[in-house]
Amino acid sequence: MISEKIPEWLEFYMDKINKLAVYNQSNRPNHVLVNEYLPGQGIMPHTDGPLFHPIVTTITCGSHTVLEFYERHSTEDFTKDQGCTTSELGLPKPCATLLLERQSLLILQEDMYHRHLHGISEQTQDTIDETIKNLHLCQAKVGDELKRSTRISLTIRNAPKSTKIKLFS
Ligand SMILES: O=C(O)CCC(=O)C(=O)O
Ligand SMILES: [Fe+2]
Repeated sequence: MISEKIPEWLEFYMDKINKLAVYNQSNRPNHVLVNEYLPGQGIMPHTDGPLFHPIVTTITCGSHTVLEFYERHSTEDFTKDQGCTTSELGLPKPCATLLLERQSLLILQEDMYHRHLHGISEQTQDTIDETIKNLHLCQAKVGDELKRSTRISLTIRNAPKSTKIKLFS
């Protein structure tokens, strides 16, 4: 991984996250991934893997989304199927969901990083029900139908191995 200077506007948010003291001095965030999702777009169940320090902080901008978690199988099973618990039809079956409201910060670590996959299903709206684990922290209520609009996520974390080579001068 080759490092580039983080733009000032992003440093502002990284500093804010640093003040929460979720990271140690040795693994302070040095990496930001910006993803854009149009309504109906998502991301397949996956783990973020060993390339990163296993604490992920994600700021949600624009639209809400629903982040789904799946129990991760052993490495052996991983080669046979999707690497997570599936329904009878072979579709990934979430064991937990979180509503990520706009302007929220998600901190993902420990078992949720190592022992679960995460993904976002390809939907244009979400029906809010009591299975959403963080509903008590949200403004949305059971029964709400939330239409997705464009969501930008800022995934801020530490990549222990990065090379300081200037790509552009
Ligand atoms: O957009 C998000 O909140 C999740 C993104 C993600 O999981 C990833 O890029 O690895
Ligand atoms: Fe991810």
